[in-house]
Amino acid sequence: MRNAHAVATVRKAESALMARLPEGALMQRAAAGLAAACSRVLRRTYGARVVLLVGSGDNGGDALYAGTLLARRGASVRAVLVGSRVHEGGAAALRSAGGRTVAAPREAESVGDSEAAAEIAAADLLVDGLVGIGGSGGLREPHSAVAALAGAAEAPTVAVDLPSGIDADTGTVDGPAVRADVTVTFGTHKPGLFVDPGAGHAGVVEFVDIGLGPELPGPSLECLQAEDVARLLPHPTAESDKYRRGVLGMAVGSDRYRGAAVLAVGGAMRTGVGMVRYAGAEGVVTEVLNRWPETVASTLDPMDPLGSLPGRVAAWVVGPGRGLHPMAQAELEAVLATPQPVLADADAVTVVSKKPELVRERSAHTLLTPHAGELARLLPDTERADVEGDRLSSVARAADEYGCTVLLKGSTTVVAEPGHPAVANPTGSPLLATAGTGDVLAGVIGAFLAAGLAPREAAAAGAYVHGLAARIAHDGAAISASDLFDALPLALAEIG
Ligand SMILES: NC(=O)C1=CN([C@@H]2O[C@H](COP(=O)(O)OP(=O)(O)OC[C@H]3O[C@@H](n4cnc5c(N)ncnc54)[C@H](OP(=O)(O)O)[C@@H]3O)[C@@H](O)[C@H]2O)[C@@H](O)CC1
Ligand SMILES: Nc1ncnc2c1ncn2[C@@H]1O[C@H](COP(=O)(O)OP(=O)(O)O)[C@@H](O)[C@H]1O
Ligand SMILES: [K+]
Repeated sequence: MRNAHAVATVRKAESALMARLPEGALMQRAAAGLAAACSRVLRRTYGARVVLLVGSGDNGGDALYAGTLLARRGASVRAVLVGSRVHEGGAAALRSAGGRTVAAPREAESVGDSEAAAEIAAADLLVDGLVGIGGSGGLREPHSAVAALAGAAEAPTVAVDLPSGIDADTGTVDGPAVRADVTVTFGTHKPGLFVDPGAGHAGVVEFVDIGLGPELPGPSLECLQAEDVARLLPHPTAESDKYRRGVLGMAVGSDRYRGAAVLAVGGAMRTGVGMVRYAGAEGVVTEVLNRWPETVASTLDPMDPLGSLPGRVAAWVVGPGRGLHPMAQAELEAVLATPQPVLADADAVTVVSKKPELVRERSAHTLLTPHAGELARLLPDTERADVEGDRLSSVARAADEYGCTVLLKGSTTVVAEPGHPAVANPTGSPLLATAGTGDVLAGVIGAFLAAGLAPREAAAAGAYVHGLAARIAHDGAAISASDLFDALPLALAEIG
């Protein structure tokens, strides 16, 4: 598990720890870890040209002390001073180790022709110490111009604590920001390193332990790793039978959207569900049985559709491709009136946004799985762009307002549940941005719910497996939702 804490929490823990340590000790620990990571990226430190991008604060200080260590190992180190001030101790240490400092011009227009620009272009390694957790808002000038030069340079970039220009708490990026190949983060991960667009700027995230752990409370965000998901995955045993493995009720697809039913049922089947009890219109039942003959399918009686919904299920998936007509709404209400966990996706999310009490007043577990547009509908005065701009706060707000688990799909899938840390999925891939993959995801998570996983764990594990399956299915060309069927068992096997 990788844990992340908000900046305010980090600051508190930092001051508690600092009070017990000699001055500067934390920065020396951070700089040692940073220098080691830089050496790994360089492979050969001796003779390498290392350029430090140094802002006013301690983030720049970390870069300067790490540069000092690299200079002592024979690197040629230049520090481009970008801030209104510089960490004096760090700058003096670098100079005494043979490094040089170069001031960046204050005016953005002059940055491109400056000595600093020439150093950046000629570097073998760039170290981004412009701003860390003390940054606020988008990068100002001349930081922004320097970040753009770093982006255009050929050298790899190692970011100090977090890439400058990303918001540490949310991962939002307002204007230009550094794109790092490696981010070396100290004490704990920062939430913005796990959530796009910030996560997409961070590259490989390396953690340096500076002893903050005992001072830190529980995380605000978790990022599951393969071993965490392996612990959650249900495995059949000698005592298993189809009922114990989990029976999933599925009210998905319609005459108009038959594929949604085939995809969602397939997602559950290939995740190892014990049994799917499917209910739908006659034409959809035929399609589902053609593709997945192992489905226990029943045709809804047009005279009594609610009465013909299957009973004896451990969990429900409802909504994908089901439509918004009054009967679909009545069906959703009937499913939500059962005591079983319910995953409500797609059209069902839209119905819930019009009738929030359906979920708010429910005591059994509910998991909503909106994409950004659907989540915007769930929240008052919220547009899709607001959700995309701050995915973490948006999904947490929806979980609080509806009193249930919410999985926000899209670039970085995030799961929120009241009273628990949010979970960010690390395996997501833009390969999944194609019609029908969300239907498959509903089936995958439904299989985990039916097997008895709690909604937060089922959602997080489902997103992990689904993202990994997309990566496995991808052999260089585009993938479509059906490609996930064969990749899901491979993803499950890879996780173990
Ligand atoms: N926590 C820990 O345990 C440890 C933390 N450590 C390290 O300390 C770092 C935090 O250091 P910090 O507090 O000095 O802030 P930091 O990120 O360097 O930036 C502050 C300065 O940046 C500027 N600035 C702000 N916004 C800006 C913008 N949008 N655009 C441009 N400039 C902007 C502003 O400067 P000004 O405008 O005043 O010139 C402000 O004063 C942390 O990330 C980690 O690396 C480690 O050493 C060891 C243990
Ligand atoms: N840019 C992206 N990066 C990563 N995953 C994405 C991206 N765009 C979409 N996805 C994933 O693709 C799936 C799309 O689901 P959804 O929006 O419900 O589509 P559909 O209804 O067509 O199945 C989700 O799992 C979502 O997380
Ligand atoms: K930085």
